[in-house]
Amino acid sequence: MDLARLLSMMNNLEVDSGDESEDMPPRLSPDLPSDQLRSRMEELKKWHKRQNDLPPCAAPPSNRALIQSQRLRSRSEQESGQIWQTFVGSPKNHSSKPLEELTTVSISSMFLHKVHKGQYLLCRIVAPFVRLLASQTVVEDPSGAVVDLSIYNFPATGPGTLHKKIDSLFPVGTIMAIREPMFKLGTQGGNPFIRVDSISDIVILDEHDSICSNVNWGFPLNSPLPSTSVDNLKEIGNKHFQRGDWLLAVFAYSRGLRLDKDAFLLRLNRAEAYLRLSYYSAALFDAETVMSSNLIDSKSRWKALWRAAKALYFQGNYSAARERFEESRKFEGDVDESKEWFQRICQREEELKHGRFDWARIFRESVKAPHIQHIAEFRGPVEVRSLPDRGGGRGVIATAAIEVGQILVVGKPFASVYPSDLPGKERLLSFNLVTGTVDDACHTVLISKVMEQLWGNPESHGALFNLYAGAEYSSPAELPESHSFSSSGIQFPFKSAVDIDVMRLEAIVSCNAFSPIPIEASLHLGGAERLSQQTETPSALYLFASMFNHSCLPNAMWFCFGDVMVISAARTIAEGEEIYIPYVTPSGSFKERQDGLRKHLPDECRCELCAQDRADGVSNCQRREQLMEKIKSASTTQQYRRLLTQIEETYSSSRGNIRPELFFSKHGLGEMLRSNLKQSHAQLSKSTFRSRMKETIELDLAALKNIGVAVQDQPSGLPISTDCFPSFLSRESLAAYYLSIAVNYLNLEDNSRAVSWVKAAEWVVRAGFGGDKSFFYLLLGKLLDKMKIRDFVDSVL
Ligand SMILES: C[S@@+](CC[C@H](N)C(=O)[O-])C[C@H]1O[C@@H](n2cnc3c(N)ncnc32)[C@H](O)[C@@H]1O
Repeated sequence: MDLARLLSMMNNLEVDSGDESEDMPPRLSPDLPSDQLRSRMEELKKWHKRQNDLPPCAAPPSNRALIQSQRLRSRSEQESGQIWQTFVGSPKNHSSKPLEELTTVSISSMFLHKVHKGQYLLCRIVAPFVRLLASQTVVEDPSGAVVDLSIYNFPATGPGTLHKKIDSLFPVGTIMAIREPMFKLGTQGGNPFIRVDSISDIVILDEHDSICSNVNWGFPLNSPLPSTSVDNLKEIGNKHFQRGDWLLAVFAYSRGLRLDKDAFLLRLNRAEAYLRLSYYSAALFDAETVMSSNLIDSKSRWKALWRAAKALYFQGNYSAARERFEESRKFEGDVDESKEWFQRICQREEELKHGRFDWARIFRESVKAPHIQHIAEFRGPVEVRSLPDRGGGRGVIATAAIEVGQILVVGKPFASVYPSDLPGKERLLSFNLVTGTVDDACHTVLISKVMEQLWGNPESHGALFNLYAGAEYSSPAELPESHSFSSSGIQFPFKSAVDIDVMRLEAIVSCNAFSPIPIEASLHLGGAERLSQQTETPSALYLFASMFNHSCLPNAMWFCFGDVMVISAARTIAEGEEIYIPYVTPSGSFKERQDGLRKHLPDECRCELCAQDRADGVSNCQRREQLMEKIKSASTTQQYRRLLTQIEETYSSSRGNIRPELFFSKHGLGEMLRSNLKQSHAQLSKSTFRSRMKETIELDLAALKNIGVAVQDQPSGLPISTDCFPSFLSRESLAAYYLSIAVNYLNLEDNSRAVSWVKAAEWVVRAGFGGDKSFFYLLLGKLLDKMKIRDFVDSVL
């Protein structure tokens, strides 16, 4: 189901803020016109402020039997295929005080509308979980008072998770401390509830923890935690592992390690489960702890070395990874597999040092699955500098002269979510109060994913929280500060090593997320714009790429192989020049670009293209947009030509060559003429056919000028200027455009010109992607077959 249909299904759904009071929150509906939606969101923010100012008040006590049975009932009644909607940027709490500095609070002394600063709630789970938008359960405090608990964002509990999996993470009887809990009134049967948004606020304990030592639980548990052994927990962990439930496995091994911290087999297994979760620092900690033991056999030492090596490899520390693999040779192991890893390390070092990538391999991998594992991050001659007039105060500058097509950045995402990662049946969207937009499921899930990656890789806190979080937050430092976090390898995953400020994290994701549509998808579906209208779009957060500022006429462009982002120069860039990338599709109309940029830029865009459009005048821009709409439905060439002339007239005569709408409409006319020509081919004389075909080619060549490509139509050599890549077309679409010109020359039996346009396409792939011949065929092979020119291209390249 696409977003548009989902929105229409939700047309009449009322969004409830989750609070019950006389002062009702404004209603939001995802298909409200964007201006109205934005103003309702502003009203909602004010409503939240008023709620925040409400005086704390006591809540009636919850009835134990009643709320336990409510949970059980909603668990059994839950339907599949639910539509969930949530809010990004609404007030959320997180604690940054260590548990040891907090004092305990009981449920009966908690107040509604209040964050219990300086306090923690010691509680025990007394009902199985129900997965609604949050994971919901019932907890009791030592006195036996009970309350509903809603946990948002906890890893492995997202949309589509089976109840029994959440039960394995948090079985009935689990003891936890909730740091600085927020107590609210809810709509679900009016029960007051504790809401946890930041996963670092939860500390999972057991009865041996000092905090629990003098605690007497007032009520016996109906189903107490099964008393179990280290071996038993290893078995349970292994079963979860075999099913691919990595976090469940981690929890089981961790429960075993609580019983015996020296149970190194559990720690070894946990290291592997952490690797699968991409929690590399946790994996490294476990593997190195095992390696430091004198009590392990050589097979286990070998395994520990391998797991440490892999964690280091995925962290990008290739030399340390090599050392560990080399050390492992002293023990046992599969020689072929180790050869493969040494080879990978060499490839990564080559990528890292020289920016040389085997794009054909990476492309092949990305077609199979979007999350690319084996690639190094690369940074060319660029650095972050302070630029005070930019939001966030920074930008990226060239530290040397840069050539057209030169790769500037290759970056893996901090986290990425693709439609294929989403559960099939449940639907999710969010009202984003930071950007004033409705976010689709991938973007919504990305926030939890980023939180999870931070939780599992706490050393990344400094870099992540140094990203721009919008004007409401203090400007980040020019360079990330190194953040200290407690190295609590033993306590993790039951206690987070860093405090996670969920509101700031939501703002960071909202201000910096990209939609990494892979290049092959954009080529075969006819452009990123079309793809985004049709389906859920992927969403990802990149750390370094988030430092680039925007221009609609940028000097660099970005594209993606799976979730790997490549930023490369669109023209030559001088040393010291700022490097820009586009945040919106540059081929959009002036209005579309301004609308798209509203969520990114505080003021209007001041790039060269917007300045030129503004100089043409608002009414001309509006008219141009209307004419572009009209031209799509022109049914005769006369009509098309008339509209084309009118579009031309919307540009002021003093404007330069860059007139993107003319590119698209001239090419459109060429296509229409060719289609007519195809139908009437048999009735035309050869010379009429030739002159009409020539006309269509001339239109295509003239169109190129309007996106900044100078044509040197000559029988030999490259027919195009190679000083820039136009930002109005993706590179693969540009190569496809050149190939279509080659086809038209073949129709004229002008082989030499056809050869030069094939070479132009080959130049685009070589200079634009750093791709070789095999990459050319991978990227464009299907198109060559469709155009029936594979043999011809073979003879040229
Ligand atoms: C992804 S961040 C870019 C890096 C940011 N400048 C920083 O210091 O972290 C996006 C934010 O940068 C600012 N920005 C981007 N392009 C800009 C431009 N052309 N002019 C002014 N500010 C810009 C906006 O505030 C935008 O929300």
